[in-house]
Amino acid sequence: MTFDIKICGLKTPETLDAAVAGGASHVGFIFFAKSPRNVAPEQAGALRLAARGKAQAVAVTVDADDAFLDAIVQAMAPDMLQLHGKESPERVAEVKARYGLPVMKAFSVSAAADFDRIAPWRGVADRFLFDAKPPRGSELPGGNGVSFDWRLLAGLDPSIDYMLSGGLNAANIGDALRLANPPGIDISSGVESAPGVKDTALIEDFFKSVRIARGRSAA
Ligand SMILES: O=C(O)c1ccccc1N[C@@H]1O[C@H](COP(=O)(O)O)[C@@H](O)[C@H]1O
Repeated sequence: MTFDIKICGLKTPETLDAAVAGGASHVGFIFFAKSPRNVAPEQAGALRLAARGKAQAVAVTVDADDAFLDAIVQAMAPDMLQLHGKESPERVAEVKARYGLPVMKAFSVSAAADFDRIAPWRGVADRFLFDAKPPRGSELPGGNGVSFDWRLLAGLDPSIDYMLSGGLNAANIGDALRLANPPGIDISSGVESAPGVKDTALIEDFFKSVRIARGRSAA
């Protein structure tokens, strides 16, 4: 079974290279003006070239309209769309049909009952992303560096394909993998030296911790 690692919120060639070199299966670009990780579609288009054939490029949007999605898809040709807002099942289906791309739908989680909410999106979204609920007052629906109780995932229907995100870092990824055993993980602020500033050394540390946790050599 494959295990996916997404490094999200990339803005520079150096950090994108570090993500790919470390073994990222996915690299994410944020298209949300309020985020310190926000990039222009053309900027992401230039950056993602270095990942072509090595990692899937994911465009992360929040309740984006067709005009904005058109601009993103045209400028960067993403491999996947991550919808991180309040997109309905109908909107997810519409986006999938319009672009012919797989869609990962994000949900925030704080209790086991939150997993019941995904039922209408099953069979529509290709994959789910489970993130923590944003802290009160945050303007960001994701990228807040907060975690939820990973033990909640242990009882999830194993046929649900998802990535675990929210507050992951080199220090806690071992516990997260042990408790949740997810098919994929997604990290952003945990590999940053300041909001929106990715750090190549932190990216390398993260991959090292993942390898150790998964029982592989840290070298
Ligand atoms: O990162 C952002 O700024 C962001 C903005 C809008 C929607 C989603 C965003 N990020 C997503 O949230 C996860 C978790 O972030 P973190 O590791 O807790 O900082 C991130 O990987 C993105 O998929």
